[in-house]
Amino acid sequence: MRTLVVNPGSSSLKLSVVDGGVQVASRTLDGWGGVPARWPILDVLAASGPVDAVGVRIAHGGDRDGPRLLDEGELRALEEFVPLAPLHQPRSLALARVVVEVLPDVRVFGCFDTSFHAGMPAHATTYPVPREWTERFRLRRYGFHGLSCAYAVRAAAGALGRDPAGLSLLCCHVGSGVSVTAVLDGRSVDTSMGLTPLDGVAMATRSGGLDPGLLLHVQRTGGLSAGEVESALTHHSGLAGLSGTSGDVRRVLAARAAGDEHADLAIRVYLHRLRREIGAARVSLDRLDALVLTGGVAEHEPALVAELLDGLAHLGIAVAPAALAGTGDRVVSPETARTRVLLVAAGEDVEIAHQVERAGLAV
Ligand SMILES: Nc1ncnc2c1ncn2[C@@H]1O[C@H](COP(=O)(O)OP(=O)(O)O)[C@@H](O)[C@H]1O
Ligand SMILES: CC(=O)OP(=O)(O)O
Ligand SMILES: [Mg+2]
Repeated sequence: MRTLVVNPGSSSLKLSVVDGGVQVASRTLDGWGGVPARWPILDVLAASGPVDAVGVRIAHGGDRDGPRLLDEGELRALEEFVPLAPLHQPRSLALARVVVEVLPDVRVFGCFDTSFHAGMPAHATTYPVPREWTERFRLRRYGFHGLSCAYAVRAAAGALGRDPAGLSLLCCHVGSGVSVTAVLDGRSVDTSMGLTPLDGVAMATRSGGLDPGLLLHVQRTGGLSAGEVESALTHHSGLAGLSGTSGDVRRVLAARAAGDEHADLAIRVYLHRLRREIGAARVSLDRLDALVLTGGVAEHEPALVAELLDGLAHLGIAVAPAALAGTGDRVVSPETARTRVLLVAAGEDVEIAHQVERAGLAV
């Protein structure tokens, strides 16, 4: 079965066609501004030939625990989550509508970042706020990057020769968005993102978790509107806000290498926050078989990965420099290390195709 996969991220649009778990065509628009268009879809289809189904990555699926056929009713229902994922949800829904126009006779499925986390225990999904708020505002921690995590767990299991259901892992997706997920016996039991993909680690342009009192303080003393706060935390915080660059790690690292002190502090904050979330997620696991790193930054910036891992020795984590300098999916910890460390190329497309294939058979 050939599946066209549409994966809009916060900094890129990735299109691919996957057949039997293998990518047969792909196009990536780096620095994509979020404007939906037909041409990249037509372009990848021209390279691949006809497809049997489409899978669109949708960040927020609420409590949907698996893919859904994207008819007009479902697309409308998913608009409910636009305010909770303003950087991602509008792009995904707009692209899904373009795909439906381009391929009117092909079934289009939505596959959700949140689904992998749908079974998290109540103590991990519940916010410590008045219970009345939880019901009135339908508050819960959903978590994101679940498609990437689901793939990374399978890839890690393959690399370690283990059954995924028996693996206890920390899965760090380090791309434009960044998150850490605790995976116990193959299932998500806690994750750093919450009701929205703003929580947790500092990201390219997003703040990550903050003292809620900080938000009250800037609103009160600066007279800022909710929209102004949202824009600052979504587009002008994280690496971008700290360094004054676009937030692309490549640019921040270049600025640091040139002696820029703001870029230096930005990287130190970024790594500290990421290590802090890794440490926090560790408490949800009774043992740690492996730390799995995936996403654009993990894949392409080995020196930064080395810097990150340097601060994690207390978790039994160490790095083998020769392995880190290699390419492809690989174990980068020394043979003797208690905890294995793996680098895995993000496989959201393969995971989406896998889910679509199963959903297609079930429809
Ligand atoms: N050689 C590289 N190619 C692409 N991205 C890179 C490279 N080196 C570092 N990166 C970082 O990876 C980020 C993109 O990660 P990715 O997981 O593709 O993001 P997203 O899916 O959120 O758009 C970029 O913002 C950039 O900082
Ligand atoms: C949820 C999220 O942050 O996704 P991305 O990393 O693609 O921006
Ligand atoms: Mg992504």
